[in-house]
Amino acid sequence: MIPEPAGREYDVVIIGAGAAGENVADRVVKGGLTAVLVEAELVGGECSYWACMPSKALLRPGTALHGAQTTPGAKEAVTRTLDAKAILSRRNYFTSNWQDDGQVEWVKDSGIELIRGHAFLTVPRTVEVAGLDGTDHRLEARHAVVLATGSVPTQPPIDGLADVQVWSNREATSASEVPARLAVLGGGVAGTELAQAFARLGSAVTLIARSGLLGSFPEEAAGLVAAGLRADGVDLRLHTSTQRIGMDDDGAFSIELGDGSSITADKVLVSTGRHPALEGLGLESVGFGADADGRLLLETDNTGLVQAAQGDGGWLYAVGDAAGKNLYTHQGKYEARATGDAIAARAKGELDGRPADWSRFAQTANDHAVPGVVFTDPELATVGRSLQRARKDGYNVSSVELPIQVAGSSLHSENYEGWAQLVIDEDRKVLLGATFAGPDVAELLHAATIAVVGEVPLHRLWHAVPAYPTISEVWLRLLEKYGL
Ligand SMILES: Cc1cc2nc3c(=O)[nH]c(=O)nc-3n(C[C@H](O)[C@H](O)[C@H](O)COP(=O)(O)OP(=O)(O)OC[C@H]3O[C@@H](n4cnc5c(N)ncnc54)[C@H](O)[C@@H]3O)c2cc1C
Ligand SMILES: NC(=O)c1ccc[n+]([C@@H]2O[C@H](COP(=O)([O-])OP(=O)(O)OC[C@H]3O[C@@H](n4cnc5c(N)ncnc54)[C@H](O)[C@@H]3O)[C@@H](O)[C@H]2O)c1
Repeated sequence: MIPEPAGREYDVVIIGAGAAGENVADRVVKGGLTAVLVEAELVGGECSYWACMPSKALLRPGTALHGAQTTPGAKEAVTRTLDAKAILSRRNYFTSNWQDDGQVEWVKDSGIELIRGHAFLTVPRTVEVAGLDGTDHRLEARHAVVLATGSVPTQPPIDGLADVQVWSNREATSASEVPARLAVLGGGVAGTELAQAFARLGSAVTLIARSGLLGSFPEEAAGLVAAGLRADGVDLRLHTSTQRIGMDDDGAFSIELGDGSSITADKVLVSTGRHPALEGLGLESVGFGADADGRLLLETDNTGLVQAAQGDGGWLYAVGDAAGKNLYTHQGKYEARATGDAIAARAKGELDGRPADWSRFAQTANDHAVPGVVFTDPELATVGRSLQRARKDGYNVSSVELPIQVAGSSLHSENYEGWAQLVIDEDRKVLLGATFAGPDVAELLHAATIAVVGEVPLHRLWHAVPAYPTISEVWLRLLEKYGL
């Protein structure tokens, strides 16, 4: 039981100092309010230390080397393989060696207060903190409490899994050695990226997925990524269930698969999805209960305000992975900017009720204009609605697809293989979504995001001339194929 500490008042109390929490704090302070961030681990959160940054640092050298190896004239200069030690050391640099001093300095310089500890709600607007240094705090929020607690890995119900020590994204992205044999469970974004990273670092990788690889992306695009992984020697066991995981006497993992085969591995990475980190936050004490599956989920409006919160109902917000909408850093930061600005505006009486779509306080892009990149080689970049989603949402929809074969791609590398798709609203003749797959297509994505968000009519998009010779010329080919 925490002793009754003296309460301290802030305009806004933010639980979790990941990318989302940091951005809410920054916006409310810029809006003239006081803010305190409470962080139980490292300031900067998952992305900085165990997710985006280290995984991309592990992937990038392999992509750069492969780029040279597929470019005649450069490939002759490639006489060695990847230097795993140098890559791990560059990864350490990008995670600041798992030290958060730099981010703590930014927090202080931004006028935000920081408390290190585990925070939980007790009554509306009141957050208790069990400080990491043994000091307890009670924080009263005048205007808002923001949950920015991120997400945690979802453990699949596999026999034996609970009895063995497997890798999550944390152990994989902070590994100091490259395992000889790595098994990856899950064919989503994290599993695919990390399978390729470790294969290129030298592991013999087997990826087991109960459905296809990257099942939420168009088949043609995911197929190119699957081919890339196979070319790197990854043994893809798709549409295969995992029955049991155990450990042999020699310390190796033994994985029994649904097709009757088995795999032996030195490490097992479980990357079968994540869910909002809402447990242990005292949400029950402010009226929220778990659903039938035992999961806590919060419903938020377009400003991140949690619906049906106890008290006056206008004090609890959730952003980033904790809100459970789009599990991407960039989208969490977008939510945070809107939420922070909305809290500040409401505090000053400048915003009442639900803001209009596309106002600075509304997370309008969240529903239908979310960009995402899978940083494998080849890359996969997508924004907006997929064809299936557009149909499901009731649009009169068409699509146009093409392999990427333009001057820019042929110059990029030998045997460049890519694929592109536009999803079109036939009634308004605007883009609902776009997907690109191929080497170095990630940088094509923002043009598509602008077209989707801006609802640029196709006849106007026709005048957006791609520079020659770039891979972006595929835009022209797609519009020509559409009939322009
Ligand atoms: C392997 C991997 C790679 C990824 N790569 C990318 C990528 O390339 N691009 C991309 O956009 N996204 C990527 N993501 C997703 C991205 O990491 C998340 O969307 C992002 O980190 C979410 O940010 P957040 O601020 O919501 O949560 P987090 O970064 O998880 O921050 C939440 C913080 O809250 C703290 N906290 C939790 N509970 C409490 C409590 N009770 N009291 C105090 N503090 C608490 C935690 O310690 C944590 O620091 C990746 C994810 C994984 C797993
Ligand atoms: N480049 C990026 O932006 C990036 C990279 C990695 C992760 N992320 C984010 O992190 C989140 C988590 O990544 P992730 O790859 O763990 O999740 P995911 O949702 O992308 O993929 C999870 C995979 O696990 C499979 N799965 C689920 N339950 C299973 C079970 N019981 N048995 C076998 N397979 C099962 C699913 O079918 C799916 O293929 C994602 O939502 C993503 O947005 C982003």
